[in-house]
Amino acid sequence: MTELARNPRTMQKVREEIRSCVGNKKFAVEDDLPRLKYLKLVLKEVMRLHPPAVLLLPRETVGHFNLFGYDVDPKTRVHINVWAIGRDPSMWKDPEEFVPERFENSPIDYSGNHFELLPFGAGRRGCPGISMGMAMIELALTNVLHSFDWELPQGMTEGDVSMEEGAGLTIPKKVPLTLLPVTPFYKTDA
Ligand code: HEM
Repeated sequence: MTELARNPRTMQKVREEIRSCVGNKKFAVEDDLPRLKYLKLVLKEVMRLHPPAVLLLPRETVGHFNLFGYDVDPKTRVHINVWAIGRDPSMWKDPEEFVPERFENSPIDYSGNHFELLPFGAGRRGCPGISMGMAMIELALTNVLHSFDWELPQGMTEGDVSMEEGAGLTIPKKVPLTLLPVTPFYKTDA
């Protein structure tokens, strides 16, 4: 929601997609999700810039190995900085820009097969809850955007929205997002 509040063009595009797919039903349901293609691009871009677990989970090596010429001893604590990978200019064009369209016609997804985008980790200790986690986020965001238009408080512009992050295993927003819900013009069938 914070990126959408800062990027009204994207907010409008994703809202139009949701409203044309969900129609005049009061709530979106899970069956609506497969048709929301642009929403999925938006969430990939969110996961690239704001992976909830920026260093994944701490892991420990069990044996010695050599990584790009570096010797790594057994019992070494390993952190994978997916926050930095998601903003690496050698992998992403204009990495600091929020551009969901970068994933259009791109094979990159977050299932752990593309090392540029690893919000759920990868391999045998990767997150087993990807499908459930993403379905919950998609459904919640879809309903929030379907039910209301959202406006910044009076006097605030997109540039005033804080992107500051706090610290933790998962990263919270430092400054809570404040938006005003506005009842949309259309009528639902409920
Ligand atoms: C957006 C939501 C979620 C995110 C971003 C997320 C992210 C992650 C990450 C980064 C890891 C560590 C992967 C690694 O070290 O390579 C992980 C592990 C794990 N996640 Fe998730 N997760 C999410 C939702 C869920 C859900 C909904 C469940 C369960 C229903 C779940 C269950 C687990 C479990 C059990 C592990 C440990 C796997 C292991 O160590 O073998 N996660 N998750």
